[in-house]
Amino acid sequence: MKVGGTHYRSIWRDGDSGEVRIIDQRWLPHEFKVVTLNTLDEFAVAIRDMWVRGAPLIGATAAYGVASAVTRDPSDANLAETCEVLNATRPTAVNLKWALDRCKSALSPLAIESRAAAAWVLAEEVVEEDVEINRRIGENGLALIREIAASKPEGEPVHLLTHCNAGWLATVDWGTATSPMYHAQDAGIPIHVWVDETRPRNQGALTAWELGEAGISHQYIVDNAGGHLMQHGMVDLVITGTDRTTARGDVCNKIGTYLKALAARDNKVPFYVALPSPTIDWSINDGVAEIPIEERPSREISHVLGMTDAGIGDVRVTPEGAGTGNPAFDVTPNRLVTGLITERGICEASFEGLAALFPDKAG
Ligand SMILES: CSC[C@@H](O)[C@@H](O)C(=O)COP(=O)(O)O
Repeated sequence: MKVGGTHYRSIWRDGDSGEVRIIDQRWLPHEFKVVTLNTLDEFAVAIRDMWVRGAPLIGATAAYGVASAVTRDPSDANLAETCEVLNATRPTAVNLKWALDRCKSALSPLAIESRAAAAWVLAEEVVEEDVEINRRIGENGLALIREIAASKPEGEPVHLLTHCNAGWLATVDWGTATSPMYHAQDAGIPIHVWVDETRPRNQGALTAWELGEAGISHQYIVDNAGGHLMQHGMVDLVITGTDRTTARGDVCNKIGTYLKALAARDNKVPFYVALPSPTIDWSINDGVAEIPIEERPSREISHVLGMTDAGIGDVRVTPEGAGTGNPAFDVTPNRLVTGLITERGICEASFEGLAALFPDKAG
């Protein structure tokens, strides 16, 4: 998508140097910085410390990380170690394991000398597939927005609410939850987006920055505002992303998503989840019992990063030494999800719904 009128992806391989570049998301929306990842340690730190984040982008970064590592050393031992190190960076988004398993099973049978070239081809495949998946999610989700727009007086915007950043910064391009919004804008359908702040990492600021760059009407709200807005008829549709979706359609996403789904159910607001198929974990059913929830550092809770008079910096908001808890994700059970927007169409959040769209993967 566009930054200051120039098209960017969140990650790419530089055509001249062959190096992998990312937008370092730690500094957004205050500063736009592009950095290069070279060593395995740099790839691992970038994922763990959230220079890159969002389930699909984590997967794409891992695929590039493997390509970069096997270029230096294509041995079995290095391939195994690279996958192990990268897989340990973040536990919840299944796209990471999905990308690493794909790399391992494609590269392991190859002769050592052909692994590097094959790994770069594979990484580009993961990246291009992600862009196409998200574009299609946008086309499919557009139908929902179009239907709501048709029920409103001419020119009245469709009000959407989204949580976290499931935008193009969380994927390679388009985003998942935001792709239908960009498609609505392209189709000339007026929309307005309520953007949840999403404490503690404030991914809502990334979403607001993205939407601002695209000229989409939006307002940044605190996480606790959503229920109130829904009670007052100010939200027509909720669309969030997901980091892992179980075979029966339970959805694990950024902490606070579950509360939005509860409020949506109580207020009869449709609650949809935009779902690229690599985010489906077909091996599990019960998301609450089976998905590992990442616990992140205490400092993310005790301190808030922002623009100060002296530049970007953080300030402590808790009493010194206060105990904190920082579960980064929660699970929304399938019964609270109106539907899943996938690259193959929209389905009910159930095994039957997902299996009907993905009979080749449901097993
Ligand atoms: C298309 S991204 C879907 C999810 O990955 C997104 O909603 C999310 O929860 C991201 O969490 P993050 O901790 O920022 O990586």
